[in-house]
Amino acid sequence: MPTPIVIVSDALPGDTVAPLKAACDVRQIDGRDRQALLAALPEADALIVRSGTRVDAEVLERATRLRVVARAGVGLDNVDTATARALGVTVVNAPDANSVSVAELTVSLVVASVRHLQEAGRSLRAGEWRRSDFAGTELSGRTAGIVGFGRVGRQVARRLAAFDMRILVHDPYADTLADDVHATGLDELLAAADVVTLHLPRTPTTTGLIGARELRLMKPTAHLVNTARGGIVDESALYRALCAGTLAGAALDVFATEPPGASPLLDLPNVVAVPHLGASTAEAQLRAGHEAVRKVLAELAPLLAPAPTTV
Ligand SMILES: NC(=O)c1ccc[n+]([C@@H]2O[C@H](COP(=O)([O-])OP(=O)(O)OC[C@H]3O[C@@H](n4cnc5c(N)ncnc54)[C@H](O)[C@@H]3O)[C@@H](O)[C@H]2O)c1
Ligand SMILES: O=C(O)CC[C@@H](O)C(=O)O
Repeated sequence: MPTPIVIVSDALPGDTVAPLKAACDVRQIDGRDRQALLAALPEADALIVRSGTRVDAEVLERATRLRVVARAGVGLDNVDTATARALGVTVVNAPDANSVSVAELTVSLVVASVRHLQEAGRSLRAGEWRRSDFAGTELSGRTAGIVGFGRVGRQVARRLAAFDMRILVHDPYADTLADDVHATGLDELLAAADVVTLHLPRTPTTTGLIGARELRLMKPTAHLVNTARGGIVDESALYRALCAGTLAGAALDVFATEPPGASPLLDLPNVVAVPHLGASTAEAQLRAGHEAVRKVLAELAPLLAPAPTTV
C-alpha cells in the first residue's frame, strides 16, 4: 500500500506533526507560494492549513487524490467548502482549540483601546512623556456589545463581566444565552454599547455587516474591536469614522486583506492593530495541530498500513 502524502502548508508546532510523520509522507511547503502549492497538490491525499493558505476551487480541482482538508483552527473562510463537498473532499477544523486564546486577546485589545496603550507606548519609545494625552476610560459600569455569541463570544462575555461591564449580545442563531447577558437587535446593541466586539464568521451575509450606517449608530465615545475576520467591517467606513471622531477607537486583529499592507488604518493613533494573533498562543496551536492531525489520520485510516502487532 503506498504511503499517503500529506501536505502541510502553514506552520504547525513540530510535536503535533510527529504522529503524522510516523504514518505518512509529510511534505511541508509555504501555502502563500501559490505555485508551490499547486505543484504539490496532485499527489496529496491530505492538506493541512491554517489561515495562510487559500484553498479555492483551483486548488481543490488540482488535488485529484485529495480526501481531506484540515484547518488547524476555526475559520473556514479560506476554504471553498462548497467545491470541496462537490468533489467529495472532507473538510475538518478544530472548533474549540483557540477560543480561550482569542477571548484573552480580545479583552487585551479592549483594554488597549480604551487606555490608548499602543499609541502611548509608541510615544514613550519616541522619547515623549505625554501623560495627559493618554487619559482613558474605565470599563466598570459600562456596556459591552458582543456580536456573535458562539465559543469565543461566550468566553469574552465572562471575561468582560469580570470587569463589571453590562453585557449585550446579538446573535440571531444562538439558542441559549448566559444568565447575565441581554439579547438585543444589532442596531440597539450598536447604539447602546461603549465597546462593540465581533465574534461571528465571515460569510457572504456578514461581509460588510458593520458599514457606514452601523458605525453612525455607535456612540462617538465607543470603541470597536474585531478579532473575528476582516471584511466583516467596512475598513473605508471605519477609517472615515475614526478620522471624523464619530467613533473613539478601534482595535483590530484581522484585516480584509492579510497582510494589510499600507492600510491607512495603521497610521491612525486611535487604532490598536496586531497581525492576526488571536490563535497565536502555544496552547491554542498545540490543541489545533493535534486535533487537525488526529482528524486527518482518521480520514486516511483506509490508506494506512496496519500498525505492526507485538507478541
Ligand atoms: N483572530 C483569530 O485568530 C481567530 C481565531 C478563532 C476564530 N476566529 C474567528 O472568530 C469567529 C468566531 O469563532 P467562534 O469559535 O466563536 O465560532 P462559533 O461558530 O462558535 O460562533 C460564531 C457565532 O456567530 C453567530 N453568528 C453567525 N452569523 C451572525 C450574524 N449575522 N450576527 C450575529 N451572530 C452571528 C453564530 O450563530 C455563532 O453563535 C470565527 O468564525 C473566526 O472567523 C478568529
Ligand atoms: O491560523 C491562525 O493562526 C489563525 C486562526 C484563526 O483565525 C482561526 O480561525 O482559527
